[in-house]
Amino acid sequence: MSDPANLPCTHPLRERIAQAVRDVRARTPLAQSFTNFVTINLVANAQLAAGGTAAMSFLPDDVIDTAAISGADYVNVGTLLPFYKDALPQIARAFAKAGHPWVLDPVAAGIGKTRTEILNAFRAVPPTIVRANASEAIALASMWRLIDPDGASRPAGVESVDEVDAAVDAARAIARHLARYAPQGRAAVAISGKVDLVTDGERVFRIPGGSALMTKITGAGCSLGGVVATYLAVADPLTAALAASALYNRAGEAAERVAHGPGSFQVAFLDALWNVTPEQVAGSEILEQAAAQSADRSSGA
Ligand SMILES: Nc1ncnc2c1ncn2[C@@H]1O[C@H](COP(=O)(O)OP(=O)(O)OP(=O)(O)O)[C@@H](O)[C@H]1O
Ligand SMILES: Cc1ncsc1CCO
Ligand SMILES: [Mg+2]
Repeated sequence: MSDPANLPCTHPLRERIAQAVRDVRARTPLAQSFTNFVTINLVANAQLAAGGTAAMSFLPDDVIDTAAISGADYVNVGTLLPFYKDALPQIARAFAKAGHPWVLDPVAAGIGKTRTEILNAFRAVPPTIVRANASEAIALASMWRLIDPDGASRPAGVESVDEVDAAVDAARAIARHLARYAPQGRAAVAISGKVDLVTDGERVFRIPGGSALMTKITGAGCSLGGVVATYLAVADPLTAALAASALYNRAGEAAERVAHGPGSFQVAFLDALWNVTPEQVAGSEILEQAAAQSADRSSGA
């Protein structure tokens, strides 16, 4: 298989990415979150540092009413409470009815009856974007019967045990499923890891970079999901997923240059989300897998 090629510097996708970064900073869009208790503060701070605003809520009527003024929502199933089993499907149904865009982070997909019940309920009222690590994407695609479950790896807790490349078929299958339900037929999946992978179901992009220190703070992935929702408030799903992934990689590198360990890294990372320029984000290495290879890999999915 030939190497994926970097997008030309004048590619229209790069202009859309730069515009999304600028629009968030100019328009400070609200992206509401229903997210876990471990990393909730980092999610809100990352959304603010990227230029958006944050609101966290857990009551269905509050979430659904606030969605009317929120550009996009973020749902993360990391820490569950008993009432979520009814609340989250109710919220997803309301978003579907309103055509409201939202991002799902299926944290620890495949583990626990309650989480599986909730994630299964999302199959018929799915998000616009799934943001996950490789293991979670494989587990979700398998649970939704979009890939052969025999090929799926074991559930992995909140950390990934799979490489991003192992999740290409799962990511494309999920993105195609989401697109079938999306109001404008457009959806995306963003898989994080050493090299990030973003797909709209047809095109597959790899975004290298970032810092290994991102895995030594909790919530780099969760807050990335929140920032994807912030960009989704101003941009189409593919652009939002690419822009957030590229921003995170550039900010991770900038933070690593000044950090002394995980504590100072987190502080420096928030500063970097604020300081990285639209041109730096849009100028990132974005490697596109050739279309024929994409098609080959998807056969049978
Ligand atoms: N080894 C690595 N080198 C560089 N960047 C990385 C590496 N691993 C992850 N990242 C980056 O860290 C961010 C979070 O990705 P990660 O895969 O750790 O999410 P996650 O497992 O869902 O995290 P969490 O659940 O703790 O929030 C992404 O921006 C990703 O690009
Ligand atoms: C550590 C942890 N446990 C539940 S959610 C979460 C944050 C990372 O996903
Ligand atoms: Mg995660």
